[in-house]
Amino acid sequence: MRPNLSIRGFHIYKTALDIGAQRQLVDAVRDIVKAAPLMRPQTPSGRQMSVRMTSAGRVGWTATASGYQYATRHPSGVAWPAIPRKILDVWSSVTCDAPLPDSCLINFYDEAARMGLHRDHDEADFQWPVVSISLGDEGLLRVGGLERGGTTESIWLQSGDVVVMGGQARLAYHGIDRIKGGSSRLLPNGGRLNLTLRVAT
Ligand SMILES: O=C(O)CCC(=O)C(=O)O
Ligand SMILES: [Fe+2]
Repeated sequence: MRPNLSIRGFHIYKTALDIGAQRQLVDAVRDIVKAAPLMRPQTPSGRQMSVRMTSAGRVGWTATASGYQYATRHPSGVAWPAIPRKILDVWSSVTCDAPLPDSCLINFYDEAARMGLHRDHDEADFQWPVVSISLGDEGLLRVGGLERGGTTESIWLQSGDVVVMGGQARLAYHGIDRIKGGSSRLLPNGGRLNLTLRVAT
């Protein structure tokens, strides 16, 4: 597969996943969430995130009072479920020579949720990309550069879009400013799911 759009080194595969594939991924996420329920993490500064999260894989990204880290267990004590094959297949379709990811972060945004500008820098080796899959309602992705406070550009991500953040863009600032409620019928109760795959450890 080849990206059909690139902004600032973020390679976007518009509608890489057809509706059937999107539905299969939602089913896979349902199974993960049954075993490892979504939660709203508290940031080290004490604020509650508006995005609800859980993970699959050997390790899952967690935010606690002591900082951000990859942990081998959900806060409930259960191990994270394995990353389903269908999700790994998406990674393989847009990466080459990369090892399989050991972490899949699942973000759920309701209409009011957003994610502030940040860089993904908790992983051990930045040579491997981050691959993001969008499902459900549209989300407005803002991308910047390597420094906080630089100029940014925004693009709406739709259900089935896959974004690869690699190379120069691997450590670039990005965030989700807005969710367009009611823009997709994939999730019966609305909202946006985003899956990010990473080689974390
Ligand atoms: O929801 C998105 O599209 C981006 C998520 C993200 O940046 C992250 O989980 O680090
Ligand atoms: Fe991120």
